Amino acid sequence: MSGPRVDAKVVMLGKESVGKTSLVERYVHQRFLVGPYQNTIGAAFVAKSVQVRDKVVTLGIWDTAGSERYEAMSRIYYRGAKAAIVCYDLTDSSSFLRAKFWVKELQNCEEHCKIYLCGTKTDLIEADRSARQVDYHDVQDFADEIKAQYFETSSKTGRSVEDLFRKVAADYISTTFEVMSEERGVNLEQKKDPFFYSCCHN
Ligand SMILES: Nc1nc2c(ncn2[C@@H]2O[C@H](COP(=O)(O)OP(=O)(O)OP(=O)(O)O)[C@@H](O)[C@H]2O)c(=O)[nH]1
Repeated sequence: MSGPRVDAKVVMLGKESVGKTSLVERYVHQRFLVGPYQNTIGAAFVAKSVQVRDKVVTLGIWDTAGSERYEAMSRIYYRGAKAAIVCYDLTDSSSFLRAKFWVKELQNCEEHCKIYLCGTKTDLIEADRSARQVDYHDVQDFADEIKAQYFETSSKTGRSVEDLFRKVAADYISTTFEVMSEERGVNLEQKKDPFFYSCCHN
């Protein structure tokens, strides 16, 4: 991979057992671990570089523990994050309420963090439609309200996992370079402004 390198902190948030770790495992290692569920303690970190057009972005992903016991700790991990992937399990309506809690928290405390809603375990719904507990249109309305992107993924089959992280990387790159060019624009304008010069020389 070649091109300018940028880095973005990404945080995974959501109720315990919604599948945050599995999502990261699928994205970073292209695998789905079967066996007894092991809850995350504190948080885990992993980095992955992605090429988006001529640029490379390294996503530093913090996978937080979903257990409410670790809630205070999760707050440490979203500080300074450029993106938050707020997960809920499509087969568990209570996990969507918990996702809304995290969204409110981010809106209040981390206003520059872009939010991505992620409904997990679509394979379970594909196997049995009646398993769905979170209505697609409810999420759509909520996503519109908070101006967030939303995805429905399966770490088991891999569905939409790559799309989700690719979107995070692409948005980060476009926002970062937009800001940089805006800043450059401001500097040029300032130099052309005679008032600016007289101010500085007095
Ligand atoms: N069928 C199916 N099961 C999944 C999927 N993603 C996760 N799981 C299962 O859900 C359980 C919890 O997954 P984790 O990835 O550990 O969940 P987590 O959100 O990281 O949990 P905490 O660490 O407690 O916050 C495990 O048994 C996973 O195998 C999925 O896409 N499909």
